[in-house]
Amino acid sequence: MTLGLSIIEQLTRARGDLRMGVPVMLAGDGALLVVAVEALSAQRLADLRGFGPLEVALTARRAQTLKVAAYDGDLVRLAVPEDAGMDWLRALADPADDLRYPMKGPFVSLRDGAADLHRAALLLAKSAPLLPAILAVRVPDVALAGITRLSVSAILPELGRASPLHAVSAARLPMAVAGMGRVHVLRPEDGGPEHYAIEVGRPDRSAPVLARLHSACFTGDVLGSLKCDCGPQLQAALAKMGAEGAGILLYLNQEGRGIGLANKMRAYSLQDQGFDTVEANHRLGFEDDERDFRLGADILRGLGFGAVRLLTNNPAKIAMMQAMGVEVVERVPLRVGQTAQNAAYLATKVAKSGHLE
Ligand SMILES: Nc1nc2c(ncn2[C@@H]2O[C@H](COP(=O)(O)OP(=O)(O)OP(=O)(O)O)[C@@H](O)[C@H]2O)c(=O)[nH]1
Ligand SMILES: [Zn+2]
Repeated sequence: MTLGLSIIEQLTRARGDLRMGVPVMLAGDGALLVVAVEALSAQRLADLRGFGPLEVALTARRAQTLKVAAYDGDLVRLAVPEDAGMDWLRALADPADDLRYPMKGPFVSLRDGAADLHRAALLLAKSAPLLPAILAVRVPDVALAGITRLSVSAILPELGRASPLHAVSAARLPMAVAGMGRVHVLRPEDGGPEHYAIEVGRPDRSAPVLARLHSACFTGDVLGSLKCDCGPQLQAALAKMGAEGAGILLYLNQEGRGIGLANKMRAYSLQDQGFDTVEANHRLGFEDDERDFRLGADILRGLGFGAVRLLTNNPAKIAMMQAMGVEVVERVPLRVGQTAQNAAYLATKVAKSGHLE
């Protein structure tokens, strides 16, 4: 009898490995042993040197900041010099000190062969969610004791799709501004964060429902940050649902537009140095927005909602709902919480991210 792991189980384990700094083997055209630079230890770096010449994979976004030509389109592979240590690798991955100690080349970009394994490693790091910077070494495709081995052709489709969600539990909740509601907890199959759906009142499934897709913002929702408008948007959405007597609010755990709180704080630190919200994400190696809004549509349909009046200023959310078969019969603007401290942030979202004023 065997207890083989499914692809999703292997992926979940691999994310945990990456976060711990444990190497993962990616197999396809050959094999790579990969470690997230962010989680690397000096001992592991020394151990990996024993396997052969080391490489680093970065996204083209990060490469642009480092002024390295990206020959593989969306990513770059760099040779790691033999005398390069932890500080060199960390500075490649993390832009915290880019301005104080600009990294100097010459960087040696690698162009031989395909970069599919590196690409998969970067996707995996983003989904972990860790900085997209990977230390890699080519190895023979043979099992290594204790090391998770992933077939890239098997994991790529999984990394590209929203994991199915399952309702775990639900209960009634009286809320200050929304009145009586019902909180549903939804758990993805892939070990990722749970999401929440909050039904306000008793929404009628046969008519368009007032809906809000809210992405988690610890700083705004909990701390009352003045740097963004999330907290006031959350409260205003709940208040409007309360006033109308019905609505559905999805609280999606996609902190920092999908990059996670640790990376969002890295982005805030870059913003303290003068970069705007989009530039900061790019310097870290991320896209402006790493969220997957398919998730929201999946949850709405799962709860029986096929048409919404969507509270948003973000056309990308509307487009994704429509594309995923949830009809948006109306966009309900949500303009609240403007402060002196978030005026530039909101202006950047209008200028660069297509947000409606
Ligand atoms: N990376 C990053 N994320 C941020 C920053 N400021 C806020 N966020 C995150 O952005 C998300 C908030 O976006 P939302 O309010 O859901 O959506 P939106 O795209 O602004 O669209 P609407 O509010 O619906 O108009 C939350 O996940 C916040 O944590 C920032 O400067 N950098
Ligand atoms: Zn916020």
